Amino acid sequence: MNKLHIPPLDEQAAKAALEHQKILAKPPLALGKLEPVAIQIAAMTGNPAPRLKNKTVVLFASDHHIADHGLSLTSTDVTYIQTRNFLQGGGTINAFTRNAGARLTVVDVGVNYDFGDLPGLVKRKVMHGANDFSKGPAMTREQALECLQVGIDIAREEKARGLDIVAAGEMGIGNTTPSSAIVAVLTGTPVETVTGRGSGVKGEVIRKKIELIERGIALNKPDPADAIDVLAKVGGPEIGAMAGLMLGAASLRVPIVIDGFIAGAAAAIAQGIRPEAARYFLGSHNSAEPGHKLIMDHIGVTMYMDLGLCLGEGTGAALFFPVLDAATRVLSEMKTLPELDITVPR
Ligand SMILES: Cc1cc2ncn([C@H]3O[C@H](COP(=O)(O)O)[C@@H](O)[C@H]3O)c2cc1C
Ligand SMILES: O=C(O)c1cccnc1
Repeated sequence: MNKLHIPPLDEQAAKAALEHQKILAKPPLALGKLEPVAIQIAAMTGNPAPRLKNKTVVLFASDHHIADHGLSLTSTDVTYIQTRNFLQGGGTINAFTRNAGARLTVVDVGVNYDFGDLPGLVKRKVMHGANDFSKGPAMTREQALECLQVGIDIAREEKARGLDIVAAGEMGIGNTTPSSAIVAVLTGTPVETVTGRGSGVKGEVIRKKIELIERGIALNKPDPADAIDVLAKVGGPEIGAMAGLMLGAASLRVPIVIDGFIAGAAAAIAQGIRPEAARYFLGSHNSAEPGHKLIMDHIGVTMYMDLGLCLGEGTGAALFFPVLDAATRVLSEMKTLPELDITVPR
């Protein structure tokens, strides 16, 4: 990971894209926010007329033993039930990736269940669920590094299959708890400000969630200046693999769409490890989780859609793929004002 080179943005490609965008057959700036985002993608990819043909969501699944305290809407076996469901095409992320014409890759990085020989599942299990971080570290530093490496490896494998844009998704009952811990530590914000309903818990359960996170932070003392330490002590396997995927994709000049709250926490870990990686991040949507805007502001990433989503799995990112597809398509598919002999006053 130390050797990972994250290239600078290509300002030449951005400039060429902008000059061309200015003369497309439409009123200037009529595509609103789609215009600057298309230029950003030109800068990331180094292509003044980028096309996002190969779109992929990589979904990392893992368990969290802190959820054994009953911090989620459901029991923890839903992690493996849903993981199997995704391989059969029956999850929200399956519907949304089909809608986007995107591929879905499902990776077991820490599910507390032995899947046996399950066709389609990428098997990269590092542990059977993160340890309960209210009692000690969630992972060792070695395990955290292993999870990051899983994500980096998968970014390279996906790139070899053809990859123009990518998002990290997740399934992990209880994973808004480590995500809230990461956001509280990295932004220096009180735990109660960043902790929300997750899959839909309320009242007493939210209070228990806050208390366990506070206890875990006090006990493990994660160092906010060392993102790998934060990931290991109060994070989890899928969050590490998501951060690794983001780092790997950035090193390959592949734009990365950041999904909701858990992806935001993973993106902040990736940025803490390699600040330059954030050049390649695009935010899809505002999550209903209270800490989401805080962490996206911390990373410096803009979110584009506001649909009240609070699901994860990579669903917001998959919804945003076709928007980005459209934003970039115009750069290579439209006629220009001079070609049509249209004069627009400037
Ligand atoms: C059936 C079901 C499907 C899901 N798909 C994503 N999540 C989302 O909810 C979980 C995080 O919320 P918490 O921390 O409250 O457990 C993650 O698995 C996330 O992907 C789901 C949750 C459930 C119950
Ligand atoms: O925004 C998210 O990613 C999210 C929010 C609630 C539950 N699961 C995921």
